[in-house]
Amino acid sequence: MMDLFAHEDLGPRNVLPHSGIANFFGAVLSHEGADKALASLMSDIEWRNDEYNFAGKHIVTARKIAWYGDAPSHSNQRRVFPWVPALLELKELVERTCGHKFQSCLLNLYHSGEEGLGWHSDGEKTPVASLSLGATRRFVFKNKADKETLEVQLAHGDLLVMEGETQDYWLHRVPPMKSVKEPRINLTFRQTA
Ligand SMILES: O=C(O)CCC(=O)C(=O)O
Ligand SMILES: [Fe+2]
Repeated sequence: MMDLFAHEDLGPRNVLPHSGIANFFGAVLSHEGADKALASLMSDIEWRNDEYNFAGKHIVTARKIAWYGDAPSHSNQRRVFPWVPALLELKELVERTCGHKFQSCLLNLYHSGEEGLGWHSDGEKTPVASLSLGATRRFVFKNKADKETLEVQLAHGDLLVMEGETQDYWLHRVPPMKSVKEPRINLTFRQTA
């Protein structure tokens, strides 16, 4: 019998109702491929605690981060490491899938559901491609004007690409989920050097 919906999953779905585009592609890696990527990144990435100043306090997060890119650099603010093979492979997969090229990547490591990331917009006006590995976590958008919220579940191997006016009109966050015991790595590929 002909399946009328056979091609339903081929294209991405924009999860935002207006004022931006957040294209959800679902899993772009096989389960096995995602397992391998997660294991490689756990060991090959130079994970560091994120540090910033907020309300006169120096904050050191439990969540770990790392920057990689075409233009390695080292300042007090940020160290950018040169691409490593596991990361380059993922970058190329993401580029092929969404049709954009990327020059850098911010990785976030959430050791468990105790760790999250608060409301923010990314600084980029250009596309940001987010690849998730490990534990499924909620990713929540909030409209800056009318406070409307909506969320997607980001699972092992899922790709979400934010573009257009998304960062101007929407905040996003990864709320803590106390029931989650497993780690998650998120990679955001960016067009900033
Ligand atoms: O972990 C995520 O899914 C989001 C990460 C994020 O928003 C960021 O790195 O700017
Ligand atoms: Fe972000």
